[in-house]
Amino acid sequence: MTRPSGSIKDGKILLERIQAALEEPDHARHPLRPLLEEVSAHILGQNQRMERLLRISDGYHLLEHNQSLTLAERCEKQLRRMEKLARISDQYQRNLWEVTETLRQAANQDSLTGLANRRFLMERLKDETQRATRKDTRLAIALMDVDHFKQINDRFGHEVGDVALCEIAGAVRQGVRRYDVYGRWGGEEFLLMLPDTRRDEAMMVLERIRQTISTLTVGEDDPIRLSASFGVTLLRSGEDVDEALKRADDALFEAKRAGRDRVVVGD
Ligand SMILES: Nc1nc2c(ncn2[C@@H]2O[C@H](COP(=O)(O)OP(=O)(O)OP(=O)(O)O)[C@@H](O)[C@H]2O)c(=O)[nH]1
Repeated sequence: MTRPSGSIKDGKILLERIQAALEEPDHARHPLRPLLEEVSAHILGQNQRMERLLRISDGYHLLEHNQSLTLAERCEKQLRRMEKLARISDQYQRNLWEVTETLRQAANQDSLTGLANRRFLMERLKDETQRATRKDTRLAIALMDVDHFKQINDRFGHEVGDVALCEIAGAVRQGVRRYDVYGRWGGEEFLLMLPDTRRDEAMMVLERIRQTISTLTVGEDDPIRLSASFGVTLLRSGEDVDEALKRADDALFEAKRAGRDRVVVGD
């Protein structure tokens, strides 16, 4: 006789065998028949109970699986969305920074020459003056004006005049030191601030720029040699910057009056 293992399948086989035995006409009056019927009903009940339990258990497993899967998927999706947002936010911040930087530069830069503009120079004049006063150091302030510039425009046209201004700006840029502040003051006039600079050092820097400009020419036929005049002064202790600027301007006027293409110091 085979020994049932206890699985539902085995239970079903046993039940089928009992039912087959009960259906045998020879067993109709067998004394063990009521007991066998009872066993058969019991096995049937047990099998049905087990199948029900298994169905419920499988259902829970499936539910749990689906739920955990959905949650994982949801997390994954959320993460991807956050990464995308972070990327957009990074890009947005970079763009914002670039726009701000462009605006800041545009606000402080002369569009023709690329040098600092008057607005920027005014701010720096205030800062440099305060710094020189606070630290009790020298500050040289110089104004430079291109000579006979009207002639250049008149003879070659405004566009050629613009090119000449750019070349002059290049000469200024080349001639200054790393910590000097300079820019276009307006029209054909430029301003330079030379911090921590003695009178003779200021003269040296400005002479260098003057000489470079004097090597430049403008116009193809019958070119004109460029030149510029300079007025420079040293900021006096406790002095207002406007007074120093006035002195530099007077010195520039003197340089023009004395024949141009020179540096004059206003003491
Ligand atoms: N091409 C050009 N010309 C300019 C610019 N800004 C100012 N100017 C011209 O510069 C000329 C300055 O002329 P003036 O002030 O008479 O002086 P100047 O001819 O240089 O003579 P001095 O300063 O006395 O040597 C004017 O004709 C202005 O139109 C500019 O951005 N581009």
